[in-house]
Amino acid sequence: MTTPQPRPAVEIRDLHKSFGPLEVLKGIDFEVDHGEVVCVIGPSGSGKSTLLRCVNLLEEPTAGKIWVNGVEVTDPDVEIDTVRRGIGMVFQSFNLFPHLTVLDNLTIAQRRVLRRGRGEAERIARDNLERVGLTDKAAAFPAQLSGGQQQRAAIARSLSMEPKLMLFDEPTSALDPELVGDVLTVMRKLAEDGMTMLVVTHEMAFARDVADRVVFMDGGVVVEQGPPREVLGAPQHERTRSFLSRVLDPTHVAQLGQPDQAPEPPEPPHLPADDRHNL
Ligand SMILES: Nc1ncnc2c1ncn2[C@@H]1O[C@H](COP(=O)(O)OP(=O)(O)OP(=O)(O)O)[C@@H](O)[C@H]1O
Repeated sequence: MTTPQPRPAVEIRDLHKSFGPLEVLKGIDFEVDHGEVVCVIGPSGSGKSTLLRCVNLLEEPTAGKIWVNGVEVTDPDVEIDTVRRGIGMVFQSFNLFPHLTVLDNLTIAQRRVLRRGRGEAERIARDNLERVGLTDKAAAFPAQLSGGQQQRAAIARSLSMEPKLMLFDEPTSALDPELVGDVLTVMRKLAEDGMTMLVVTHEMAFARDVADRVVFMDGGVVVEQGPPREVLGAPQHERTRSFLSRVLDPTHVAQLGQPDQAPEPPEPPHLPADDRHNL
């Protein structure tokens, strides 16, 4: 007898999504395995955010099916709030409560949704603040943090709910360039810790260095997917090549395809280094 294989962390089958007459997703299929990091790249308007938002039903698919950790979230009988508890989502904007301290931002959902006591919620929150390099910011208010620190606090808030899957929707695109590195370093550490991650990003170096698989979307379909070195370094489709030629300089594209000549990733910045951005 064969043991049944565990279902992937995310399975997306023939997913369609329209907004009125606009068909944004035109039949998407792919999976994310447990512990896998999948980066979704593609031109603006190709449907990347809509795809991500369908995974936790922030958008309701028009057709198709999605399973998260074996539960079909598109089944109308499934209690979506229960499924969402296992999914962390980090957006472009941080959405921290401005009137609460960082610590309280991290404990409020734990206490209200997971019914954790204050002591346990604070312990978990402080562990996660340490994980993102913000131990010393527990008592600060969001306005006293840099954008990068606020995004790291938002990641720590998601992690405090102990999700099995993390969704990132362009988490660095609202940040000043000098703050991007620290957020990517936190995400890289999460990946190394084995977190399952589905990441919509324009950060090609992150996709190259951290993703197990890259999914290239254009016009509401998956044009190609595979290991970063294949999709970014030796794309099979003209649409992928055309996109990459617009977002990467030619030297970079050539290097992506040649492991021996691939540039060393930049030294990750030390996490607390952006304290100079404190207001
Ligand atoms: N709630 C909505 N109502 C109507 N149209 C929408 C809605 N959300 C997204 N769209 C449209 O769907 C298309 C895809 O948007 P989406 O945000 O998914 O693209 P994207 O690939 O993430 O783009 P970007 O890289 O610019 O964020 C766009 O034409 C957008 O205007």
